[in-house]
Amino acid sequence: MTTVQKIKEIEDEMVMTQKNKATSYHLGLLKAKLAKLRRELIDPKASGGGGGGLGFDVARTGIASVGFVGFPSVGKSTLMTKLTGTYSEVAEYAFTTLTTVPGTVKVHGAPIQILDLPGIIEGAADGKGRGKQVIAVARTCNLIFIVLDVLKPLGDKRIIEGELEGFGIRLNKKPPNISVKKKDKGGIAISNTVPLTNLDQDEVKAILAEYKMSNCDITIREPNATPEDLIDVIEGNRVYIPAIYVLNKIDAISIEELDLLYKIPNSVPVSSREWMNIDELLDVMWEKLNLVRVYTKPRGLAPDYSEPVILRNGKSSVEDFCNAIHKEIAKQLKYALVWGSSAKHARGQKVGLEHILEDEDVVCIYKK
Ligand SMILES: Nc1nc2c(ncn2[C@@H]2O[C@H](COP(=O)(O)OP(=O)(O)OP(=O)(O)O)[C@@H](O)[C@H]2O)c(=O)[nH]1
Ligand SMILES: [K+]
Ligand SMILES: [Mg+2]
Repeated sequence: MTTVQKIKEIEDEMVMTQKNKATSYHLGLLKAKLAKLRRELIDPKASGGGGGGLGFDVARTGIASVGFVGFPSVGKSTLMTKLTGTYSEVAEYAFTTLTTVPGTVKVHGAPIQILDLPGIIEGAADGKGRGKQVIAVARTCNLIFIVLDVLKPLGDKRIIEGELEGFGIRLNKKPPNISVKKKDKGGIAISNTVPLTNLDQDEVKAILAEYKMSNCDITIREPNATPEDLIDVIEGNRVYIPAIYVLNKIDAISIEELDLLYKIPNSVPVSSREWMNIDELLDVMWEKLNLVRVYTKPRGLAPDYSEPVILRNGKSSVEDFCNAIHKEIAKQLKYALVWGSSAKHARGQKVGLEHILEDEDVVCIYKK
């Protein structure tokens, strides 16, 4: 039996098994088995070429990258060409784009790399078409645009999400607040800091048994933790990436239909071809990228608002700011004066290297 067939068999069995107290251990085992089989599928050693592949890896430029994922002919290349001004072939037939096509769009002064990708189809993560290489590129992006055709958005959305999830990508989700500490002896200790609604002890035990973990401390700190969350933490190779559902071709539907589409969370309806609602798309994209603009103020002069230094949220200390300008500056720093939302007072605050900057702060560096 191939890995794909084994996966199918387990999925079928899970559908047939109703969850209750008597079956939860068995279901826990099945879920862990499934995760192990999926790992085999995406592991290049086990299946021959899960990586970028020839022509798929492109030089990374800009402060962050956005990958376009979707079925063929939903309008990915039309959007990419219009956003960046870089040509990517557009045509009515499926699989027009055959490899990664990079371009750049500047948003609020930050150069963002856009990666137009070939269309994928159901079964992509299992090795159909170029799906694996496409998803492998998406795995390395800071944001994913899931581009959907408004005429069939929901079915396509579910399939694409399934493909990305099968490849270890978690969309619009935080890493589970679960810790797993392996020990040499002492058996299994499960503790939860909150009551659990989606995970019981039998499931935890079954999953640990399947992974042959007989000595470990498990601490679960969120009420909605699922068996899948625990497996994700044990497997450890998951990536958590924000995503926007770009509902394209709204020029082809009515206003009433458009109102319904707005109910899909994290979605932005647009028409790439007719350039409709692209401003909202750029706003949501900026928000999801979670970048921090810092304006430099030379001593005695006005801040330079035209060329912000762009930092990532979580890496936006004064030290990160200095390093982004020149690697010697942090060593020479006496203090920095900061204005903006991270500063305590409106007249500015004197801070050191460890101070965390926020979006649109103004910084003046004083050297020793
Ligand atoms: N009505 C309408 N048609 C669009 C829109 N955007 C793209 N199209 C059309 O959809 C078709 C496919 O567009 P592409 O940009 O090639 O789609 P793609 O997703 O890059 O396709 P592949 O590279 O084959 O995966 C073309 O005929 C486009 O003109 C839109 O906003 N509205
Ligand atoms: K096409
Ligand atoms: Mg294309």
